[in-house]
Amino acid sequence: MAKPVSIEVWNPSGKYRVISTKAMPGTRWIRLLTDQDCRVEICTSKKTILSVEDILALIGEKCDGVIGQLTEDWGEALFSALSRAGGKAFSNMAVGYNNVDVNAANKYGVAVGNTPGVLTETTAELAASLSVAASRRIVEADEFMRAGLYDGWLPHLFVGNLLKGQTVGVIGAGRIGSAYARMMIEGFKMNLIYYDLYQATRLEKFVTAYGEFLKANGEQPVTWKRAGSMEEVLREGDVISLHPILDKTTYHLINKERLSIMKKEAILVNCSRGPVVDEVALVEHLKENPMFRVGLDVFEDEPYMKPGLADMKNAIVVPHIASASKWTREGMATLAALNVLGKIKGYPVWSNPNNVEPFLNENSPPPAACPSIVNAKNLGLTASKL
Ligand SMILES: NC(=O)c1ccc[n+]([C@@H]2O[C@H](COP(=O)([O-])OP(=O)(O)OC[C@H]3O[C@@H](n4cnc5c(N)ncnc54)[C@H](O)[C@@H]3O)[C@@H](O)[C@H]2O)c1
Ligand SMILES: O=C(O)[C@H](O)CO
Repeated sequence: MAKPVSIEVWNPSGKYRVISTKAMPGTRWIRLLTDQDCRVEICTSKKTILSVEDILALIGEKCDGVIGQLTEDWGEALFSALSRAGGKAFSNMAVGYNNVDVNAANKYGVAVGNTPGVLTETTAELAASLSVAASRRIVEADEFMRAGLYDGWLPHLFVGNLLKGQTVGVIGAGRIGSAYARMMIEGFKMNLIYYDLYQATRLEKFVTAYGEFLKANGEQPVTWKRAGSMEEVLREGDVISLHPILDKTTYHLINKERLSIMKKEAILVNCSRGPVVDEVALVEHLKENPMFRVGLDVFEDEPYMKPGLADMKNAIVVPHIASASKWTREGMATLAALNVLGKIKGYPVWSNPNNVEPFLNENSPPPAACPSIVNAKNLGLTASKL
């Protein structure tokens, strides 16, 4: 029997019992629930990652919905328990939901929410930050200064790569991949090559228009190319950023063989999911290619890094902070809460997960809809006409 987990309670007499496995930024998400007669229980355990047993203890005998985290194992055990407790609403506080067994949720009729759109620019900005930091060796130079090693300007000191006119590669040109591509193209006048299962028509049109603007102003136009294979991106890219979902087709997408065809001085950035990269192979590649650099926000065995990675000077590593801007994290909490609330209230599902702005405007009530339910079709949920 799992020992009880500490909680903070809002609106104790609320009709519906909603659990959040973590405290989340802002208070709007709480108010949106309590205003709709929900009792909100926020887990205050100091454990960073809750176990299935911890969450089972939180769910208890009666629970109408849960807001969970990408670090939690949402499968048969938790969805069956939630269903037994009368609950049919779950949301990840994340756009990625590879930690969720959606088939298990379908089996118990539980809606699975996620939080797309609100983190697109924030995540893309961190990928761009890692790209620049790696290309100009900013972290190494910072450590050099703090170590008191600087004794004057030198022609070769921390020489890095110019981005202008170089090729930025994107694997996974969805919301975040396209936003990142635009930042690198419009910000640094890079040329794009991308690989995705689908054509990124809107991105192509933006790059074409920007190229025409530059040409009309006497500058070298930027270009785009849709690669016929991932290998084409890896061969041609100077800076390559990974933005696919994590599923069985993208597990170890970047492996020893694919690393070997990349330019020796290329930069690889990963702000998608750690297992998209074979991290053991990456460490070996970094050891054998000191001019190859990486910027990593996610890791194969989070929260741990594979042996040797922490020692690599040609690696920049940060702890899964790509969506960590105040506006974005508060917005993710709001969307996750509204997914759960919407399912509890029987609201329809918003028709455009790429435009969640109406749910984020603090000056007006959110639409009576669930922002994003990934298994809406499986559950036969109604689509909103708003
Ligand atoms: N590090 C972070 O904090 C952070 C923040 C946000 C999102 N993410 C991750 O980024 C992912 C993408 O988010 P998004 O909002 O851009 O999602 P999205 O669905 O808009 O884009 C994902 C893209 O990946 C493409 N794709 C899928 N399988 C592919 C394959 N085998 N090869 C090439 N492309 C493939 C899809 O076609 C789609 O265009 C999320 O699923 C999540 O795992 C991480
Ligand atoms: O999938 C996501 O949303 C990120 O990994 C967390 O912000």
